[in-house]
Amino acid sequence: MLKLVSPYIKLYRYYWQRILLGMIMVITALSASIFLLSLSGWFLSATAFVGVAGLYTFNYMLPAAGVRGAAILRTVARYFDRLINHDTTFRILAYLRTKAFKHLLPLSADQMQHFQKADLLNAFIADIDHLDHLYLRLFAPILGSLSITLFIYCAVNYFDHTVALIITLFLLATILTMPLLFYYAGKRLGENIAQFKSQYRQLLVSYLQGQAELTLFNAKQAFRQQLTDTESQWLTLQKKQSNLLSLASAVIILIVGIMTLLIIGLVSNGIANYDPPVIALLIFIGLSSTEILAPIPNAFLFLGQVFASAKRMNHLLAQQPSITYGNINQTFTDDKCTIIFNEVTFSYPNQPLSVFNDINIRIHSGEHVALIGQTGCGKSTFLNLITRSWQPNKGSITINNIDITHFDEYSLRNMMAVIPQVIHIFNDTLRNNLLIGNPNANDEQLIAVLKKVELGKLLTAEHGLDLWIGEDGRTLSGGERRRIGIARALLHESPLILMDEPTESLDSLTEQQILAIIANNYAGKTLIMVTHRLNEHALFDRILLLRNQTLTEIKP
Ligand SMILES: Nc1ncnc2c1ncn2[C@@H]1O[C@H](COP(=O)(O)OP(=O)(O)OP(=O)(O)O)[C@@H](O)[C@H]1O
Repeated sequence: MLKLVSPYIKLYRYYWQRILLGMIMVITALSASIFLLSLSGWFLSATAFVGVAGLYTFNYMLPAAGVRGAAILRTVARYFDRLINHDTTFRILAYLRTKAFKHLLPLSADQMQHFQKADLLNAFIADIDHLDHLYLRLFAPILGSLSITLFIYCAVNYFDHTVALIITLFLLATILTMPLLFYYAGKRLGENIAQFKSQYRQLLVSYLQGQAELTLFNAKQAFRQQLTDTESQWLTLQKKQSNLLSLASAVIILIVGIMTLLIIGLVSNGIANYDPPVIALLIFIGLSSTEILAPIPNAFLFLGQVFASAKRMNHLLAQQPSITYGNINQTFTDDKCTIIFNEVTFSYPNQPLSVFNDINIRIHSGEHVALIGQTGCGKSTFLNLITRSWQPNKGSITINNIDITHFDEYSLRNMMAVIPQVIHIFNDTLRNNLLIGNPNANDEQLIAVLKKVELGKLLTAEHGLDLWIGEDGRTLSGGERRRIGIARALLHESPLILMDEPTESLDSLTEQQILAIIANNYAGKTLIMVTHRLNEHALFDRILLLRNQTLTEIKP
């Protein structure tokens, strides 16, 4: 089990100074608390015993100052304990989130398809959050209570060895046995809660993403019911966990009660001849142990959840990118781009049929090629092999006689502009949506390109390039989205352009306009366009038909 969380524990070494400071604050707050309670007990009984006679002889000032000092120290130490320990946890969580994200980015499409979007959301939010229990709820309270036990032993031993031994034995036995007991009692619950939480998130994401379909098909109610059922099962488990937590607190109070009774029995039956205020002091020290023991069951009850989350995170972090890049850093500025497929065979994992079988094709520099074929024959896959979203099982692909696996990722991305089937519009300004194509483009270039793709009308006097588009801004029509995609590709200024059905589902006028934009702007560049319709034959030098896992050329 420790192996599961050891990668996260190892992270603590980077934050050891903060952790040390946090621990000092935990120990100070606990010590001040115990000192406050026992001194108050002693002070009250001492004043009661001296009575009115002690009005002029008893030193009220010193213990009163001690009580006030301990109260102030406890408040200040608690404040800094929360501040430092939570800050440390947030830093660790931020580090973990960044690490997980960096780990995820280079994974191939093949690897990513094993994770649902909601799974990833879970990993980033819930799983990483659960890991904060490790330090905040486990290590800090346990280390704090062990140190305080030692401190109590030394302090009580000054008055009475037997009482010191009893308190220490009770505390140690509780600190060592209760966690195990409540870990096993809460393990199953914790794992199930983590699972239901994750299931609920997945359902919720699907529900929100599929709102339109669910509404149109009147299926909202049934889906909502699934969500409600999952939620109520999750809440039932949480209720059980709360009950277990209450039981744990009750057991702690019972243990402290028994220990205090034992101390009362011992000190009042005269194991030594103590002043009554000292008796009160020892009893109050016993009572204050509740403060030390209270967080212990809490720590272990949630451990099942922590382990379940650690397991999922470990699985995510164990993924190694299956597609790696070479180190050739080359940008082709002269628009020369010849692509060759050599004996390329490809099939998707776990699929019985291959998509391509020993494909050989040379696409010359500056050629405009249409790629046609029936639905599902592999046209998008052909482009995905060039972008290296997928890797051929056999054979190779070269660009300008260099195997594409030898380019570094920056060069590869730089040499091709891709217009995918679905253009993603970010919830951002028009400017930032265009800058994705070329982050160095200036406003004049952006405006010029917008006019080229006939989106000049978006440039209102009021907002200009700062117009907010996407979910919270001006919504774009299908044709306008495609034009944004083309604008990005134009800004990218690469020698190779890959287009996946750029005119799909557009009316014929818009289609003609978009094809004209492509013809006017991509002369001299290598262009491969996946299409179902061949309305604009003049645009293409060659037409390739993909059928039965092979490519054949047909006359335009
Ligand atoms: N990630 C994947 N895992 C398994 N099979 C896949 C995957 N992606 C696509 N396929 C399958 O591979 C085949 C080729 O898919 P591809 O998307 O390349 O076809 P297409 O010709 O572009 O289709 P369309 O014209 O409908 O866009 C299809 O049978 C598809 O179901």
